[in-house]
Amino acid sequence: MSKLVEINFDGIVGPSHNYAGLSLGNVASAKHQGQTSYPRAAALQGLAKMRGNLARFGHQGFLLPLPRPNGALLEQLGKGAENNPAMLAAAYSASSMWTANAATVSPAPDTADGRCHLTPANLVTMVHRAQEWPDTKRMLDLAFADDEHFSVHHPVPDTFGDEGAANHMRLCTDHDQQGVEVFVYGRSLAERGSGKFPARQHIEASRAVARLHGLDPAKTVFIEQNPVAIEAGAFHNDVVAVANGDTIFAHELAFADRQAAYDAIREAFPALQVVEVPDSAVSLADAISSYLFNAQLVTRPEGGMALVVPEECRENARVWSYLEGMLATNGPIREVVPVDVRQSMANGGGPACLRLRVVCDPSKVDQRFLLSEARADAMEAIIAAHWPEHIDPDDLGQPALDQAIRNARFALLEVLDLTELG
Ligand SMILES: NCCC[C@H](NC(=O)CCC(=O)O)C(=O)O
Repeated sequence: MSKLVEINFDGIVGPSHNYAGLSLGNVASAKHQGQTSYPRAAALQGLAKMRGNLARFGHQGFLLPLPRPNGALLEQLGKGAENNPAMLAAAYSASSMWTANAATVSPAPDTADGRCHLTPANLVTMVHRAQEWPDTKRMLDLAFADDEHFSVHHPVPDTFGDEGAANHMRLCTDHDQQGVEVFVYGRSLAERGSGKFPARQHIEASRAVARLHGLDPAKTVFIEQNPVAIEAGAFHNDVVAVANGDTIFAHELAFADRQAAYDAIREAFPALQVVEVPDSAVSLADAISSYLFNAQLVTRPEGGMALVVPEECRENARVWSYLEGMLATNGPIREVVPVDVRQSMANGGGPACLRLRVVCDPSKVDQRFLLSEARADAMEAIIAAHWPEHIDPDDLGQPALDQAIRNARFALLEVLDLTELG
């Protein structure tokens, strides 16, 4: 029996969750700018997803909200920065909930020293995300402190944008076996002078992470994301593709040169199965509004894979009818499980954005970061009692809200016995 299992570490939605439209190129973030957010409902939705996955798949971890508002960021931006709504909102951002961007993870069987390697993402493209990594690293250092089994790196130099696991896929036949790691980088139309949106993942960053993790070059593939997908709003690869086991589930327009991409992956991983969704069945626009590919593709204990998709997929007739047809084909994906993460979705974060996958032996992880029913109950009580019910963008900066947000986070740290992160 394999000792290594996949643990999904979901980001708990922080008490400062708000809609500030901070992410250029993220269509949902722009669309919901200025709306009222519901942090308590958001965190409870995330917790319900975690509970469901724990019951179904057996292992679940979590990462905590980072300290907000971040006064150090406002200080760095100079006195008066708080009068600029975007800068103020950046200091309040709860964006660390999207832990797919916390780090890139290479499990032990893939690495030269046989340890599981994690490199926090520098997230330099957006100021509200670039502030995350020091606190994220502090948490990863704690959760994966056992340095016989884990190695937590520094981020790559910030000249090169790195957005973590959202642009990384691992293929394997079994978690205990060496896998093939696929890094997807972007070169935007904007860089070429004809587009609006930035490419957030640079190939130099992907290559650096692969070197830092000691990956075997014969088992590592670098693929260019389709600039057309970036321009349509796929700001990370996980908006148009997801992998699990021997399978990639992807949109036809996910990669710059699809045939070359699949050929390169097949050369390193001959057993590859591709479930490709044609643009004629689900357009890029439908894929991006429903977040069909921002799904958790998970191997079920009983065999076959489940696709955990946002509820929004059920509301899009073309997407839902594609999924029904796919299930009828008896391919690798046997089940579709819709989950309600609408509060996160409105900022462009679906079920897959909310989790960081770490393949490891769960007994080597700091147990305080692993979910149990009892811990879920304790968290739920804290969220219900302390998370603000709603936040309007105009509320940001009010001393009472500041205090409520700080107290809420601290109450959670206390109940989880993690006050050293305070
Ligand atoms: N992986 C999903 C990430 C979503 C995230 N959204 C945001 O940061 C929106 C924040 C705001 O607009 O308030 C992003 O674009 O990086």
